[in-house]
Amino acid sequence: MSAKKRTIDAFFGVPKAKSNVDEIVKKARTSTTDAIVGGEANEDKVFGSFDIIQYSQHPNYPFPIAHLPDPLSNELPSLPSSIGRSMTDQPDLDLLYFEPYFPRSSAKQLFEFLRSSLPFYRVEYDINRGGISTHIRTPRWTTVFGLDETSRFASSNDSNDIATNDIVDVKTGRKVVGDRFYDKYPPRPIPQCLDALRQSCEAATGCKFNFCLVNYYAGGADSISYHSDDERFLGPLPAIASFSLGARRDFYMKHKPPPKANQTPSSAVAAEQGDAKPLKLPLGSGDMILMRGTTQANWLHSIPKRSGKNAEDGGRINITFRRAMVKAGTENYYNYNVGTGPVYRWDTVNREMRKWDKPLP
Ligand SMILES: O=C(O)CCC(=O)C(=O)O
Ligand SMILES: [Fe+2]
Repeated sequence: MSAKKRTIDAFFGVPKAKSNVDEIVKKARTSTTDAIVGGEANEDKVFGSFDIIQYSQHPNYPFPIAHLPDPLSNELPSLPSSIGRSMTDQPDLDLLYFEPYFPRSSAKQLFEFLRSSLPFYRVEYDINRGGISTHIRTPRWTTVFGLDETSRFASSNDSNDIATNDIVDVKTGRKVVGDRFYDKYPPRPIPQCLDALRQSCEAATGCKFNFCLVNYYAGGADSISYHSDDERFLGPLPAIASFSLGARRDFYMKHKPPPKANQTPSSAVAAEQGDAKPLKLPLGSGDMILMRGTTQANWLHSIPKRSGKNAEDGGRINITFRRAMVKAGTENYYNYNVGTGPVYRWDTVNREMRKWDKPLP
């Protein structure tokens, strides 16, 4: 096993200690990834030297989340590894396609690292349409981190009456208390491993992001149906950066039925006449697609299910960075991507998501 591989393997676990944010934890270097069972280092397999691993910690995380392994962090300054290709050849479409953003080998490592380091959820909820209630089971694993533009997580620079984990109003600098939008789903800061990627993405696109949504498609049966990310809380003309890691999956896009607000009269006519052709982008590991401008207002996108020989693909992670402008956005994202059900964590031995039971104090 190469030194580089061993360093990444050493991240497949969590520390037993749980206290301050970004606590430095000494973790035994183990001989193989499998030596770490269910997130606990198996200390029987220690053979000597120690890696210093840092973790992002927060009371609203179900467990500490490892920082990005050094070999991946060291690559960030050289990203994106290709120039973004602009795709604006269809009515209302404005895409910037990095093919890839991450070199394929590091994309695979990032996929493995994130799958085993992040908490995931299988969210269920009810929708009510026309008086009929339907129970929805989200057909993929999800998780989310971030806080809308009106607030921020406290820092050590804040005044003494503000605790490290409080949420602070951006305008007044005062602690946000008893806000109905934050009470049901306590927001979580973007952990270092995803925040490093956010920063790279902001530098590459010139956009600002405060939310990170993660989807894990375990196989072909997992999917996302046609939708657009055009919620009002994202403001007009939202930019959404979308990373693909792991298995290749088709990303379908089609123009919304005309006419709609934000369409120019000529583009509405063009769409009606069938000038806007559906797109199929076979997103590969490491690719990033930025959807911006009038795209969300006018186009729908989806990842359809795959069956037959394409169903077992080893899994795919999608990361989107977005910018929510108001508190309602925060509540919406936690409601649909974390919810109130159990938390799951990837089991590196059994190679499946397992319910995560909070260790006893
Ligand atoms: O997995 C993908 O590429 C798309 C995900 C997506 O559209 C979303 O989370 O809104
Ligand atoms: Fe989307």
